[in-house]
Amino acid sequence: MFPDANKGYTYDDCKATADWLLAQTDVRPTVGIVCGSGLGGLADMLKDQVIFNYKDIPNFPQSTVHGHAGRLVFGTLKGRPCVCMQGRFHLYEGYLIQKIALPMRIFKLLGVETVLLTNAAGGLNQDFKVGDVMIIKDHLNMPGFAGNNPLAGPNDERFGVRFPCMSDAYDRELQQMAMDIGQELGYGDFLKEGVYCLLGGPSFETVAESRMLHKLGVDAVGMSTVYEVIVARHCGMRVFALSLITNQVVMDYDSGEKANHEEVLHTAKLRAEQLERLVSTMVTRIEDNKNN
Ligand SMILES: O=P(O)(O)O[C@@H]1C[C@H](O)[C@@H](CO)O1
Ligand SMILES: Nc1nc2[nH]cnc2c(=O)[nH]1
Repeated sequence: MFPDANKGYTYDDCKATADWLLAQTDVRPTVGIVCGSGLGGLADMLKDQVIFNYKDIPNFPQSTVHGHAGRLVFGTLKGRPCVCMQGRFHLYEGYLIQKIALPMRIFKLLGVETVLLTNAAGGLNQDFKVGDVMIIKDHLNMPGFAGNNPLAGPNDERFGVRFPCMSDAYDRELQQMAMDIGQELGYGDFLKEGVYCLLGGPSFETVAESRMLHKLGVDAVGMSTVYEVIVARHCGMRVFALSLITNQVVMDYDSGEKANHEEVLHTAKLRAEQLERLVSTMVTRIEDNKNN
């Protein structure tokens, strides 16, 4: 089921794509944003948009999932240059593992320094409620335990080292910044932090799987983000990620709940505006801190 780990995209492939994009827009983004399921509205906040459909971008994969529009949007957020992926790629769509995270290398070659990722996830932490926003402090790369890592295959030192450190994957300063902004915006009641676990999907978890993940200390489970984080950190970008808890993971055989994508999109719609405000405030503060 897993793609050939040896077939990657070369530095020159990524550079060609980045140069192709840069030739068609004057925006020089320093922040890159990835929108999770149903959270693509973030891109609509950008001003002076230059929009590329993924199908028109050389080497770019296509979005196949409802709630992922498949557009790369350049623009400014309160004057700060950004690029935003309105739709991401998942292992279950059948993509080469390297292709899922390829946009991170293109971000890097566009000049992006900080990546902000969002996703929809199922809550395992019993203190979490549907609609909570979890700042990701760490992850479990479950497919990685079986060797499925986007950095498998030849390493190009122009991107990063062969054995990158991941104990500092999620930037602590950005986590604190998100907490502070969340408090200022009055989001304290639903802002949490925790550990995200990547599974391959597309099937949701069985009760036994959910119980196992809970015992392992996982707070939220999903089907994305981790590969992007690994590749972004490998090439030296700062990373912040958050999960919107769109549903409670079922851990009880007597529960009548059934995980489904419609509920995921529904919860995303309810919280989208607040998430957009949180992320856009982070963008301005990141840029302002750089200049002070
Ligand atoms: O791209 P994300 O991680 O937000 O999408 C989640 C995981 C699956 O793609 C889908 C399940 O509803 O939402
Ligand atoms: N694996 C997984 N991914 C999700 N994405 C949104 N909700 C869920 C969930 O419950 N499980």
